[in-house]
Amino acid sequence: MINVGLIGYGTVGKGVYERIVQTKELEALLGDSVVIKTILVKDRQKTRANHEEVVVTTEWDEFSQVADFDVIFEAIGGIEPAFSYTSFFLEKGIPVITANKKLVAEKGHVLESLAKLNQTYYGYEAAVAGGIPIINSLKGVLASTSISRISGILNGTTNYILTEMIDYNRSFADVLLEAQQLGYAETDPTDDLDGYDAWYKIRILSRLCFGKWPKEDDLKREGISRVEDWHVELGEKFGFKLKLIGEAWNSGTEVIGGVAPAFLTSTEPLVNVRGVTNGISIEGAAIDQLLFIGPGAGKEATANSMVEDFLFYKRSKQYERATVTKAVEHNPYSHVLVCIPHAEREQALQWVKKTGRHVIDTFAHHEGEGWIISDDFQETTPFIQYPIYGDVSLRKRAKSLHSAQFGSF
Ligand SMILES: NC(=O)C1=CN([C@@H]2O[C@H](COP(=O)(O)OP(=O)(O)OC[C@H]3O[C@@H](n4cnc5c(N)ncnc54)[C@H](OP(=O)(O)O)[C@@H]3O)[C@@H](O)[C@H]2O)C=CC1
Ligand SMILES: N[C@@H](CC=O)C(=O)O
Repeated sequence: MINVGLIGYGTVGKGVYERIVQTKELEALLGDSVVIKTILVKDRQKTRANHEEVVVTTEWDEFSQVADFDVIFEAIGGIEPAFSYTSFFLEKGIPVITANKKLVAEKGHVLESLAKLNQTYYGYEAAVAGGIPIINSLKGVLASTSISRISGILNGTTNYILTEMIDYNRSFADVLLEAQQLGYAETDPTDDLDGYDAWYKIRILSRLCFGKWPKEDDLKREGISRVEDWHVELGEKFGFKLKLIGEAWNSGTEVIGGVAPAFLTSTEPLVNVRGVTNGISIEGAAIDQLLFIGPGAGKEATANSMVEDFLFYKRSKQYERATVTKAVEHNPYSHVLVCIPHAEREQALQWVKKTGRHVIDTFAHHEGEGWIISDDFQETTPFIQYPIYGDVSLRKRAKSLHSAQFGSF
């Protein structure tokens, strides 16, 4: 019998419980019965469904004294007490499977070492992109494949919000509430909105692709809070879609990247990744580009990843990736869309002249102007700017108001 300990019984924890109880194929594949006997939660006052034969406790001492756990599924979130609980079991040589991307990004280097030292497993497939099996693809079937860049839409909540607001004209507050009710958002949704969630995920992916845990400052972070409706509308005029993009690449000397809102042109494969769906692209000399698209959050998808992660551990003899990476050959984007409020237009014109930037197209909105600028310098502008990924020459042609000032487009 495989004795499972479950820490957390919210959206993901319940999903893991149901997935294990309902999937008889799991037992067939493992050749053993799988039983959840003990669940650790926090709130004594919460009314919970009563499952026969399962002890639900709020007491760590009671939970941790169960001597014969074969695996722990951790789905509580945050650093503490999750870090202490995880360390406790790894030190005993008991594998821990987690969905907690914050803990993995911040303490993964310690916990992975602890797992190795105690000849056990710290599995975090579910911590990145919910239901997409990206982690164990990188560790398993792509373990020796050189990767130069990884990028994608890594947060289901913000992608859901952007899709519903832009495509269905719904209000931000309404859609956020719905994302919370559907179990997509973090306990504190500013983790999603300010880009922390996607930032934890790109840090984890970067570690796998490029061989070492990035330091906090290595990858930048920006969420969707400075995005204004008119920025999105300007992008749409050119046929671009706004997405929160996480990316990391090997520049030859270092790993750089981060999380920021960006526009995708119609030629970008992830442009139609909508709603809670996530999309990940990995690039490398041998694979050119591989795409992974699937549910980025939610009970069933995330629980499925956690259970498959346990199976991956049980069935794999080797679950480490080789450090194989080559530098990217060119910058991932060559143009930015700069959004200039009317009051800053003169200043923007001076800046373009002074820096010799090439404005290739413009569009006017009643709140300001959008200028597509070639970005050979890869430096930030003094104005709000969004990278544009994809082939800008295939943009929708906006009727320029300023060709006399910038030359013909
Ligand atoms: N929701 C999603 O779609 C996804 C979530 N994740 C990650 O999974 C983790 C869990 O998320 P989710 O299920 O949505 O969160 P929920 O808020 O729905 O559930 C959290 C659960 O953890 C329990 N808990 C919280 N603190 C403690 C503690 N100190 N001791 C014991 N139990 C505790 C809560 O107990 P109680 O019931 O008593 O309140 C609750 O059962 C997070 O790390 C999240 O980032 C990852 C991928 C997708
Ligand atoms: N809050 C996260 C949940 C999954 O990781 C998201 O919205 O992607």
